[in-house]
Amino acid sequence: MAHVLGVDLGTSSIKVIVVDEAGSVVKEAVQPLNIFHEKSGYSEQDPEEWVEKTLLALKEIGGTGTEEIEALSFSGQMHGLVLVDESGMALRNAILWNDTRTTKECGEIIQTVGSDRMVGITKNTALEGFTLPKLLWVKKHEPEVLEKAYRFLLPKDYLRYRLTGELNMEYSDAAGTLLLDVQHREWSRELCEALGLDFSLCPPLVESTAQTGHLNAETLKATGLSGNVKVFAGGADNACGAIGAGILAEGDALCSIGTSGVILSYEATGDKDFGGTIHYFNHAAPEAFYTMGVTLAAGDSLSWFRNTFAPDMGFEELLAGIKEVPSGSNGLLFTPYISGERTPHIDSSIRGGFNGIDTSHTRNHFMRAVVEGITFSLKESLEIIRNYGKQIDRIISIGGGAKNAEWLQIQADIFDAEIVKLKTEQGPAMGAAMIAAVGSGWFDSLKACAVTFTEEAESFKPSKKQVEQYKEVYELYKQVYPATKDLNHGLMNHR
Ligand SMILES: Nc1ncnc2c1ncn2[C@@H]1O[C@H](COP(=O)(O)OP(=O)(O)O)[C@@H](O)[C@H]1O
Ligand SMILES: O=C(CO)[C@@H](O)[C@H](O)COP(=O)(O)O
Repeated sequence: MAHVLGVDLGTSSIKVIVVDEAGSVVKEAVQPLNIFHEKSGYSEQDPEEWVEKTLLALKEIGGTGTEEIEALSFSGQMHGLVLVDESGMALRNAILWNDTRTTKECGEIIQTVGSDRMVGITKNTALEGFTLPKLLWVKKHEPEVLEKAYRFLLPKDYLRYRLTGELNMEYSDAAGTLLLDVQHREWSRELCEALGLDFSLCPPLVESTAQTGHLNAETLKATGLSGNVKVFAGGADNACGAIGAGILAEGDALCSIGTSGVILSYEATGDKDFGGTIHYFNHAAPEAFYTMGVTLAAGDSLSWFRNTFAPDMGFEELLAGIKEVPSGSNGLLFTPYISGERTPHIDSSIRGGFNGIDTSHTRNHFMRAVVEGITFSLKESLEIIRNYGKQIDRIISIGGGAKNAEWLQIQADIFDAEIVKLKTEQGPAMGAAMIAAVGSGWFDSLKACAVTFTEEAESFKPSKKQVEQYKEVYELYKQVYPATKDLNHGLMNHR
Protein backbone atom coordinates (compact mmCIF):
# COMPACT_ATOMS: atom_id res chain seq x y z
CA MET A 1 0.00 0.00 0.00
CA ALA A 2 1.23 3.52 -0.76
CA HIS A 3 2.01 5.95 2.06
CA VAL A 4 2.76 9.63 2.55
CA LEU A 5 4.63 11.37 5.37
CA GLY A 6 3.64 14.47 7.32
CA VAL A 7 6.51 16.22 9.11
CA ASP A 8 5.51 18.76 11.77
CA LEU A 9 8.23 21.01 13.14
CA GLY A 10 6.43 21.93 16.38
CA THR A 11 7.86 24.05 19.17
CA SER A 12 8.19 21.19 21.64
CA SER A 13 9.08 18.42 19.19
CA ILE A 14 9.43 17.13 15.64
CA LYS A 15 6.63 14.75 14.77
CA VAL A 16 6.60 12.52 11.69
CA ILE A 17 3.51 10.50 10.81
CA VAL A 18 3.13 7.82 8.16
CA VAL A 19 -0.33 7.83 6.61
CA ASP A 20 -1.86 5.23 4.29
CA GLU A 21 -4.37 5.74 1.47
CA ALA A 22 -7.29 5.36 3.87
CA GLY A 23 -5.98 8.23 6.01
CA SER A 24 -4.89 6.00 8.89
CA VAL A 25 -1.74 6.90 10.79
CA VAL A 26 0.22 3.64 10.66
CA LYS A 27 3.38 4.85 12.37
CA GLU A 28 4.71 7.91 14.10
CA ALA A 29 8.00 9.16 15.51
CA VAL A 30 8.54 12.05 17.90
CA GLN A 31 11.83 13.76 18.72
CA PRO A 32 11.82 16.40 21.48
CA LEU A 33 13.41 19.82 20.85
CA ASN A 34 15.32 22.14 23.16
CA ILE A 35 14.33 25.79 23.62
CA PHE A 36 16.77 28.39 24.91
CA HIS A 37 15.55 31.31 27.05
CA GLU A 38 18.77 33.29 27.48
CA LYS A 39 16.93 36.27 29.00
CA SER A 40 13.33 36.92 30.07
CA GLY A 41 11.28 37.18 26.86
CA TYR A 42 13.93 35.49 24.68
CA SER A 43 13.05 32.21 22.97
CA GLU A 44 15.41 30.56 20.50
CA GLN A 45 16.12 27.18 18.91
CA ASP A 46 19.10 25.78 17.05
CA PRO A 47 18.10 25.15 13.40
CA GLU A 48 20.76 22.43 13.24
CA GLU A 49 18.85 20.52 15.93
CA TRP A 50 15.67 20.67 13.79
CA VAL A 51 17.59 19.00 10.96
CA GLU A 52 19.26 16.37 13.17
CA LYS A 53 16.03 15.44 14.96
CA THR A 54 14.04 15.30 11.72
CA LEU A 55 16.59 12.95 10.17
CA LEU A 56 16.40 10.78 13.31
CA ALA A 57 12.60 10.71 13.19
CA LEU A 58 12.60 9.91 9.46
CA LYS A 59 15.11 7.12 10.05
CA GLU A 60 12.90 5.76 12.83
CA ILE A 61 9.88 5.42 10.54
CA GLY A 62 11.91 4.33 7.52
CA GLY A 63 11.52 0.61 8.19
CA THR A 64 8.74 -1.95 8.14
CA GLY A 65 5.23 -1.27 6.89
CA THR A 66 6.22 1.93 5.15
CA GLU A 67 7.41 0.55 1.82
CA GLU A 68 6.26 2.76 -1.02
CA ILE A 69 6.45 6.16 0.64
CA GLU A 70 5.41 8.32 -2.29
CA ALA A 71 5.73 11.82 -0.92
CA LEU A 72 6.22 14.00 2.10
CA SER A 73 5.36 17.51 3.13
CA PHE A 74 5.94 19.86 6.03
CA SER A 75 4.10 21.83 8.68
CA GLY A 76 5.95 24.18 10.99
CA GLN A 77 5.79 26.59 13.90
CA MET A 78 5.18 30.02 12.38
CA HIS A 79 7.06 33.36 12.32
CA GLY A 80 10.50 32.16 13.56
CA LEU A 81 13.38 34.03 11.94
CA VAL A 82 16.12 31.94 10.33
CA LEU A 83 18.88 33.92 8.59
CA VAL A 84 21.03 32.02 6.10
CA ASP A 85 24.22 32.95 4.28
CA GLU A 86 24.90 32.25 0.62
CA SER A 87 25.95 28.70 1.36
CA GLY A 88 22.57 28.19 3.05
CA MET A 89 23.92 27.77 6.59
CA ALA A 90 22.02 29.40 9.46
CA LEU A 91 23.89 32.47 10.74
CA ARG A 92 22.49 32.40 14.30
CA ASN A 93 19.88 30.59 16.37
CA ALA A 94 16.30 30.96 15.17
CA ILE A 95 14.31 33.63 17.05
CA LEU A 96 10.94 32.00 17.71
CA TRP A 97 7.27 33.05 17.52
CA ASN A 98 7.04 33.29 21.33
CA ASP A 99 10.10 35.53 21.69
CA THR A 100 8.94 38.96 22.85
CA ARG A 101 12.16 41.02 22.76
CA THR A 102 10.94 43.24 19.91
CA THR A 103 8.40 45.57 21.54
CA LYS A 104 10.54 48.60 20.56
CA GLU A 105 10.82 47.47 16.94
CA CYS A 106 7.03 46.99 16.75
CA GLY A 107 6.58 50.61 17.88
CA GLU A 108 9.11 51.79 15.28
CA ILE A 109 7.33 49.86 12.50
CA ILE A 110 3.99 51.47 13.30
CA GLN A 111 5.60 54.90 13.64
CA THR A 112 7.37 54.60 10.27
CA VAL A 113 4.69 52.87 8.22
CA GLY A 114 1.50 53.95 9.99
CA SER A 115 -1.02 51.55 11.47
CA ASP A 116 -3.59 51.82 8.66
CA ARG A 117 -1.00 51.28 5.91
CA MET A 118 0.45 48.29 7.77
CA VAL A 119 -2.95 46.64 8.09
CA GLY A 120 -3.76 47.71 4.52
CA ILE A 121 -0.77 45.82 3.09
CA THR A 122 -0.27 42.91 5.45
CA LYS A 123 -3.83 42.65 6.94
CA ASN A 124 -2.13 42.43 10.34
CA THR A 125 -0.60 44.71 12.91
CA ALA A 126 2.97 44.70 14.23
CA LEU A 127 3.41 42.05 16.94
CA GLU A 128 6.54 40.91 18.74
CA GLY A 129 6.01 37.35 17.55
CA PHE A 130 6.03 38.15 13.83
CA THR A 131 9.18 37.93 11.69
CA LEU A 132 9.63 41.54 10.53
CA PRO A 133 10.30 43.00 14.02
CA LYS A 134 12.85 40.20 14.57
CA LEU A 135 14.66 41.20 11.35
CA LEU A 136 14.78 44.80 12.57
CA TRP A 137 16.08 43.65 15.97
CA VAL A 138 18.96 41.78 14.30
CA LYS A 139 19.64 44.82 12.10
CA LYS A 140 19.96 47.00 15.20
CA HIS A 141 21.71 44.62 17.62
CA GLU A 142 23.69 42.27 15.37
CA PRO A 143 24.33 44.27 12.16
CA GLU A 144 27.27 42.02 11.25
CA VAL A 145 24.86 39.04 11.10
CA LEU A 146 22.39 40.82 8.83
CA GLU A 147 25.23 41.94 6.57
CA LYS A 148 26.17 38.31 5.96
CA ALA A 149 22.54 37.26 5.38
CA TYR A 150 21.52 36.13 1.90
CA ARG A 151 17.86 35.24 2.62
CA PHE A 152 15.56 34.96 5.61
CA LEU A 153 13.53 31.79 6.00
CA LEU A 154 10.88 30.36 8.35
CA PRO A 155 11.48 27.18 10.37
CA LYS A 156 9.89 24.54 8.16
CA ASP A 157 11.12 26.26 4.95
CA TYR A 158 14.66 26.10 6.31
CA LEU A 159 14.16 22.44 7.23
CA ARG A 160 12.82 21.67 3.74
CA TYR A 161 15.76 23.53 2.21
CA ARG A 162 18.23 21.43 4.21
CA LEU A 163 16.50 18.19 3.23
CA THR A 164 16.19 19.03 -0.48
CA GLY A 165 18.60 21.87 -1.35
CA GLU A 166 15.71 24.01 -2.73
CA LEU A 167 15.43 27.39 -1.05
CA ASN A 168 11.99 29.02 -1.04
CA MET A 169 9.09 30.00 1.22
CA GLU A 170 5.42 29.09 0.84
CA TYR A 171 2.57 31.56 1.15
CA SER A 172 0.75 30.49 4.34
CA ASP A 173 3.94 30.96 6.37
CA ALA A 174 5.06 34.06 4.43
CA ALA A 175 1.75 35.64 5.55
CA GLY A 176 3.02 35.59 9.15
CA THR A 177 6.19 37.54 8.40
CA LEU A 178 4.47 40.96 8.19
CA LEU A 179 6.26 41.58 4.90
CA LEU A 180 3.72 39.91 2.60
CA ASP A 181 0.89 41.71 0.84
CA VAL A 182 -1.55 39.05 2.00
CA GLN A 183 -4.39 39.80 -0.41
CA HIS A 184 -2.19 40.12 -3.52
CA ARG A 185 0.27 37.43 -2.47
CA GLU A 186 3.55 39.26 -3.11
CA TRP A 187 6.41 40.61 -0.99
CA SER A 188 5.96 44.26 -0.12
CA ARG A 189 8.82 46.26 -1.63
CA GLU A 190 7.23 49.34 -0.03
CA LEU A 191 7.65 47.92 3.49
CA CYS A 192 11.23 46.76 2.86
CA GLU A 193 12.19 50.21 1.55
CA ALA A 194 10.41 52.10 4.34
CA LEU A 195 12.17 50.00 7.00
CA GLY A 196 15.59 49.88 5.37
CA LEU A 197 15.65 46.17 4.59
CA ASP A 198 17.25 44.74 1.46
CA PHE A 199 14.38 43.38 -0.69
CA SER A 200 16.60 40.52 -1.86
CA LEU A 201 16.43 39.03 1.65
CA CYS A 202 12.89 37.87 0.75
CA PRO A 203 13.03 34.34 -0.69
CA PRO A 204 11.13 33.12 -3.79
CA LEU A 205 7.51 32.25 -2.97
CA VAL A 206 5.81 28.93 -3.79
CA GLU A 207 2.33 27.47 -3.35
CA SER A 208 1.82 25.18 -0.32
CA THR A 209 0.91 22.40 -2.72
CA ALA A 210 3.87 22.96 -5.06
CA GLN A 211 6.41 20.18 -5.53
CA THR A 212 9.76 21.47 -4.30
CA GLY A 213 12.14 18.78 -5.47
CA HIS A 214 13.33 15.53 -3.94
CA LEU A 215 15.31 14.56 -0.87
CA ASN A 216 19.02 15.24 -1.29
CA ALA A 217 21.79 12.65 -1.04
CA GLU A 218 22.60 13.41 2.63
CA THR A 219 18.97 12.95 3.65
CA LEU A 220 18.68 9.68 1.74
CA LYS A 221 21.84 8.40 3.38
CA ALA A 222 20.77 9.44 6.89
CA THR A 223 17.20 8.13 6.67
CA GLY A 224 17.17 5.19 4.27
CA LEU A 225 14.27 6.77 2.34
CA SER A 226 14.07 6.39 -1.45
CA GLY A 227 15.16 9.04 -3.93
CA ASN A 228 11.71 8.75 -5.57
CA VAL A 229 9.95 10.41 -2.62
CA LYS A 230 8.41 13.67 -3.87
CA VAL A 231 8.59 16.69 -1.57
CA PHE A 232 5.76 19.26 -1.39
CA ALA A 233 6.15 22.70 0.17
CA GLY A 234 3.60 22.35 3.02
CA GLY A 235 2.30 25.10 5.27
CA ALA A 236 2.28 27.04 8.53
CA ASP A 237 1.34 24.75 11.42
CA ASN A 238 -1.98 26.45 11.98
CA ALA A 239 -2.86 26.35 8.27
CA CYS A 240 -1.86 22.66 8.17
CA GLY A 241 -3.73 22.04 11.42
CA ALA A 242 -6.80 23.52 9.74
CA ILE A 243 -6.36 21.28 6.68
CA GLY A 244 -5.82 18.23 8.87
CA ALA A 245 -9.05 19.06 10.70
CA GLY A 246 -10.97 19.67 7.47
CA ILE A 247 -11.35 23.44 8.05
CA LEU A 248 -11.94 24.11 4.37
CA ALA A 249 -15.27 25.98 4.13
CA GLU A 250 -17.06 29.04 5.57
CA GLY A 251 -18.31 28.37 9.11
CA ASP A 252 -15.57 25.82 9.90
CA ALA A 253 -13.59 26.60 13.05
CA LEU A 254 -10.66 25.12 14.92
CA CYS A 255 -9.26 25.16 18.44
CA SER A 256 -5.63 24.07 18.59
CA ILE A 257 -3.86 23.68 21.92
CA GLY A 258 -0.16 22.99 21.40
CA THR A 259 2.55 25.07 23.06
CA SER A 260 0.44 28.04 21.95
CA GLY A 261 -3.33 28.04 21.70
CA VAL A 262 -5.29 29.09 18.66
CA ILE A 263 -8.87 29.77 17.65
CA LEU A 264 -9.06 29.77 13.85
CA SER A 265 -11.91 30.44 11.45
CA TYR A 266 -11.98 29.84 7.67
CA GLU A 267 -12.29 32.90 5.39
CA ALA A 268 -13.07 32.55 1.69
CA THR A 269 -11.58 35.92 0.69
CA GLY A 270 -8.61 38.09 1.57
CA ASP A 271 -10.28 41.47 1.06
CA LYS A 272 -11.74 42.04 4.53
CA ASP A 273 -10.42 44.45 7.13
CA PHE A 274 -10.23 43.28 10.74
CA GLY A 275 -8.06 46.26 11.67
CA GLY A 276 -5.33 44.00 13.05
CA THR A 277 -7.53 42.92 16.00
CA ILE A 278 -7.08 39.32 14.90
CA HIS A 279 -4.53 37.61 12.60
CA TYR A 280 -5.67 37.33 8.97
CA PHE A 281 -3.51 35.00 6.88
CA ASN A 282 -3.38 33.03 3.63
CA HIS A 283 -4.55 29.44 4.10
CA ALA A 284 -2.46 26.55 2.78
CA ALA A 285 -5.59 25.51 0.84
CA PRO A 286 -5.62 27.18 -2.59
CA GLU A 287 -6.99 30.75 -2.71
CA ALA A 288 -8.38 30.60 0.83
CA PHE A 289 -7.65 32.59 4.01
CA TYR A 290 -8.31 32.33 7.74
CA THR A 291 -8.59 34.51 10.82
CA MET A 292 -6.98 33.47 14.06
CA GLY A 293 -6.42 34.60 17.65
CA VAL A 294 -3.45 33.30 19.64
CA THR A 295 -2.81 32.59 23.32
CA LEU A 296 0.98 32.54 23.67
CA ALA A 297 1.21 30.01 26.50
CA ALA A 298 -1.69 27.53 26.26
CA GLY A 299 -0.25 24.00 26.52
CA ASP A 300 2.86 25.79 27.71
CA SER A 301 1.02 26.97 30.85
CA LEU A 302 0.01 23.38 31.56
CA SER A 303 3.58 22.17 30.97
CA TRP A 304 4.94 24.93 33.20
CA PHE A 305 2.51 23.94 35.97
CA ARG A 306 3.45 20.27 35.69
CA ASN A 307 7.21 20.90 35.50
CA THR A 308 7.08 23.26 38.48
CA PHE A 309 4.64 21.56 40.84
CA ALA A 310 4.36 17.91 39.79
CA PRO A 311 7.45 17.04 37.73
CA ASP A 312 7.04 13.31 38.35
CA MET A 313 3.47 13.13 37.06
CA GLY A 314 2.29 12.55 33.50
CA PHE A 315 -0.31 14.92 32.00
CA GLU A 316 -3.12 12.35 32.21
CA GLU A 317 -2.37 11.50 35.85
CA LEU A 318 -2.26 15.17 36.76
CA LEU A 319 -5.40 16.05 34.81
CA ALA A 320 -7.35 13.15 36.32
CA GLY A 321 -7.80 15.30 39.45
CA ILE A 322 -9.73 18.07 37.68
CA LYS A 323 -12.90 15.94 37.69
CA GLU A 324 -12.91 16.19 41.48
CA VAL A 325 -13.28 19.97 41.32
CA PRO A 326 -16.47 21.83 40.25
CA SER A 327 -16.60 24.22 37.26
CA GLY A 328 -15.08 27.54 38.26
CA SER A 329 -12.50 25.79 40.50
CA ASN A 330 -14.24 27.03 43.67
CA GLY A 331 -13.35 30.64 42.96
CA LEU A 332 -9.76 30.13 41.81
CA LEU A 333 -8.97 31.98 38.57
CA PHE A 334 -5.80 31.64 36.45
CA THR A 335 -4.61 33.96 33.69
CA PRO A 336 -2.15 32.21 31.33
CA TYR A 337 0.04 35.23 30.58
CA ILE A 338 3.27 33.53 31.66
CA SER A 339 5.07 34.62 28.44
CA GLY A 340 3.01 37.77 27.83
CA GLU A 341 -0.12 37.73 25.66
CA ARG A 342 -1.07 38.15 21.99
CA THR A 343 -4.86 38.13 21.49
CA PRO A 344 -6.70 40.24 22.56
CA HIS A 345 -4.03 42.00 24.64
CA ILE A 346 -0.91 42.72 22.63
CA ASP A 347 1.30 42.94 25.69
CA SER A 348 4.71 41.34 26.14
CA SER A 349 5.04 42.61 29.74
CA ILE A 350 1.83 41.22 31.21
CA ARG A 351 2.32 38.12 33.34
CA GLY A 352 -0.01 35.45 34.65
CA GLY A 353 -1.48 34.89 38.04
CA PHE A 354 -3.85 32.99 40.29
CA ASN A 355 -6.61 35.04 41.87
CA GLY A 356 -8.78 33.96 44.78
CA ILE A 357 -6.41 31.45 46.42
CA ASP A 358 -8.16 30.03 49.49
CA THR A 359 -6.98 27.67 52.24
CA SER A 360 -9.44 25.07 50.93
CA HIS A 361 -7.76 24.87 47.50
CA THR A 362 -5.78 21.76 46.62
CA ARG A 363 -3.48 21.00 43.70
CA ASN A 364 -6.54 19.76 41.78
CA HIS A 365 -8.13 23.21 42.09
CA PHE A 366 -4.96 24.82 40.73
CA MET A 367 -4.83 22.29 37.89
CA ARG A 368 -8.46 22.89 36.91
CA ALA A 369 -7.97 26.66 37.18
CA VAL A 370 -5.01 26.44 34.75
CA VAL A 371 -7.09 24.50 32.22
CA GLU A 372 -10.04 26.89 32.60
CA GLY A 373 -7.80 29.98 32.38
CA ILE A 374 -6.23 28.79 29.12
CA THR A 375 -9.71 28.14 27.74
CA PHE A 376 -11.02 31.58 28.85
CA SER A 377 -8.10 33.18 27.05
CA LEU A 378 -9.03 31.30 23.86
CA LYS A 379 -12.66 32.37 24.32
CA GLU A 380 -11.51 36.00 24.03
CA SER A 381 -10.28 35.20 20.49
CA LEU A 382 -13.50 33.33 19.69
CA GLU A 383 -15.51 36.31 20.91
CA ILE A 384 -13.67 38.68 18.52
CA ILE A 385 -14.37 36.37 15.57
CA ARG A 386 -18.03 35.95 16.60
CA ASN A 387 -18.37 39.73 17.03
CA TYR A 388 -17.35 40.14 13.36
CA GLY A 389 -20.49 38.17 12.53
CA LYS A 390 -19.22 34.59 12.25
CA GLN A 391 -21.60 32.02 13.66
CA ILE A 392 -19.50 29.35 15.32
CA ASP A 393 -21.47 26.52 16.91
CA ARG A 394 -19.08 23.66 16.22
CA ILE A 395 -15.32 23.61 16.73
CA ILE A 396 -12.80 20.88 15.85
CA SER A 397 -10.26 20.57 18.66
CA ILE A 398 -6.69 19.40 17.97
CA GLY A 399 -3.21 19.45 19.49
CA GLY A 400 -1.87 18.02 22.76
CA GLY A 401 -4.74 19.75 24.61
CA ALA A 402 -7.31 17.67 22.73
CA LYS A 403 -6.05 14.46 24.34
CA ASN A 404 -8.00 14.96 27.55
CA ALA A 405 -11.77 14.34 27.54
CA GLU A 406 -12.50 16.50 30.59
CA TRP A 407 -10.72 19.47 28.99
CA LEU A 408 -12.72 18.95 25.78
CA GLN A 409 -15.95 19.17 27.83
CA ILE A 410 -14.61 22.34 29.50
CA GLN A 411 -13.98 23.76 25.99
CA ALA A 412 -17.61 22.95 25.02
CA ASP A 413 -18.94 24.64 28.17
CA ILE A 414 -16.73 27.74 28.02
CA PHE A 415 -17.03 28.23 24.21
CA ASP A 416 -20.74 27.32 24.26
CA ALA A 417 -20.19 25.22 21.14
CA GLU A 418 -20.05 21.57 20.18
CA ILE A 419 -16.44 20.35 20.38
CA VAL A 420 -15.37 17.59 18.03
CA LYS A 421 -12.35 15.41 18.64
CA LEU A 422 -10.89 13.65 15.61
CA LYS A 423 -9.40 10.17 15.43
CA THR A 424 -5.95 11.76 15.46
CA GLU A 425 -5.19 15.02 17.30
CA GLN A 426 -2.04 15.40 15.13
CA GLY A 427 -3.70 18.10 12.99
CA PRO A 428 -0.61 19.89 11.59
CA ALA A 429 1.26 16.68 10.67
CA MET A 430 -1.96 15.28 9.18
CA GLY A 431 -2.47 18.48 7.15
CA ALA A 432 1.08 18.12 5.80
CA ALA A 433 0.41 14.47 4.92
CA MET A 434 -2.80 15.55 3.13
CA ILE A 435 -0.83 18.08 1.04
CA ALA A 436 1.52 15.23 0.07
CA ALA A 437 -1.43 12.92 -0.71
CA VAL A 438 -3.13 15.47 -2.97
CA GLY A 439 0.24 16.31 -4.58
CA SER A 440 0.73 12.61 -5.30
CA GLY A 441 -2.58 12.55 -7.16
CA TRP A 442 -4.45 10.40 -4.61
CA PHE A 443 -7.27 13.00 -4.54
CA ASP A 444 -8.38 15.89 -6.77
CA SER A 445 -8.50 18.39 -3.92
CA LEU A 446 -7.81 18.86 -0.22
CA LYS A 447 -11.58 18.83 0.36
CA ALA A 448 -11.87 15.41 -1.27
CA CYS A 449 -8.90 14.20 0.76
CA ALA A 450 -10.46 15.52 4.00
CA VAL A 451 -13.56 13.37 3.41
CA THR A 452 -11.38 10.23 3.60
CA PHE A 453 -8.67 11.43 6.00
CA THR A 454 -10.58 13.23 8.77
CA GLU A 455 -12.65 10.98 10.96
CA GLU A 456 -14.60 12.20 13.97
CA ALA A 457 -13.98 10.19 17.11
CA GLU A 458 -16.10 11.94 19.74
CA SER A 459 -18.30 14.97 20.23
CA PHE A 460 -18.75 17.07 23.39
CA LYS A 461 -21.96 19.10 23.71
CA PRO A 462 -22.19 22.18 25.94
CA SER A 463 -24.22 21.69 29.11
CA LYS A 464 -26.62 24.58 29.68
CA LYS A 465 -25.94 24.80 33.39
CA GLN A 466 -22.15 24.89 33.02
CA VAL A 467 -22.38 27.36 30.12
CA GLU A 468 -24.28 29.80 32.34
CA GLN A 469 -21.85 29.39 35.22
CA TYR A 470 -18.81 29.82 32.99
CA LYS A 471 -20.33 32.99 31.46
CA GLU A 472 -20.21 34.57 34.91
CA VAL A 473 -16.64 33.46 35.63
CA TYR A 474 -15.55 34.59 32.14
CA GLU A 475 -16.77 38.13 32.88
CA LEU A 476 -14.57 38.09 36.01
CA TYR A 477 -11.64 36.63 34.00
CA LYS A 478 -11.84 39.59 31.60
CA GLN A 479 -11.39 42.00 34.52
CA VAL A 480 -8.03 40.53 35.51
CA TYR A 481 -6.02 41.98 32.59
CA PRO A 482 -6.95 45.66 33.10
CA ALA A 483 -6.73 45.26 36.88
CA THR A 484 -3.22 43.77 36.85
CA LYS A 485 -1.66 45.48 33.83
CA ASP A 486 0.12 48.32 35.67
CA LEU A 487 1.14 46.01 38.49
CA ASN A 488 2.77 43.60 36.04
CA HIS A 489 4.46 46.34 34.06
CA GLY A 490 5.97 47.54 37.35
CA LEU A 491 7.11 44.04 38.29
CA MET A 492 8.86 43.75 34.91
CA ASN A 493 11.57 46.07 36.28
CA HIS A 494 12.36 43.48 38.94
CA ARG A 495 12.62 40.50 36.61
N1 LIG B 1 -2.58 14.14 27.79
C1 LIG B 1 -2.61 15.47 27.64
N2 LIG B 1 -3.71 16.16 27.97
C2 LIG B 1 -3.75 17.50 27.83
N3 LIG B 1 -2.74 18.23 27.34
C3 LIG B 1 -1.64 17.60 26.97
C4 LIG B 1 -1.50 16.18 27.10
N4 LIG B 1 -0.28 15.84 26.63
C5 LIG B 1 0.31 17.00 26.24
N5 LIG B 1 -0.50 18.05 26.45
C6 LIG B 1 -0.21 19.47 26.16
O1 LIG B 1 0.06 19.57 24.79
C7 LIG B 1 1.18 20.43 24.57
C8 LIG B 1 1.98 19.91 23.38
O2 LIG B 1 1.12 19.82 22.28
P1 LIG B 1 1.67 19.70 20.80
O3 LIG B 1 0.47 19.79 19.91
O4 LIG B 1 2.52 18.50 20.70
O5 LIG B 1 2.56 21.04 20.74
P2 LIG B 1 3.61 21.69 19.71
O6 LIG B 1 3.03 21.52 18.33
O7 LIG B 1 3.67 23.12 20.16
O8 LIG B 1 4.93 21.01 19.86
C9 LIG B 1 1.99 20.42 25.84
O9 LIG B 1 2.45 21.74 26.11
C10 LIG B 1 1.02 19.96 26.92
O10 LIG B 1 0.64 21.02 27.75
O1 LIG C 1 2.72 32.00 16.67
C1 LIG C 1 1.88 31.17 16.40
C2 LIG C 1 0.77 31.46 15.48
O2 LIG C 1 0.69 32.81 15.12
C3 LIG C 1 2.00 29.79 17.01
O3 LIG C 1 0.80 29.10 16.91
C4 LIG C 1 3.13 29.02 16.37
O4 LIG C 1 2.79 28.70 15.05
C5 LIG C 1 3.55 27.80 17.20
O5 LIG C 1 2.64 26.79 17.24
P1 LIG C 1 2.65 25.52 18.23
O6 LIG C 1 4.05 25.02 18.32
O7 LIG C 1 2.09 25.97 19.52
O8 LIG C 1 1.72 24.54 17.53
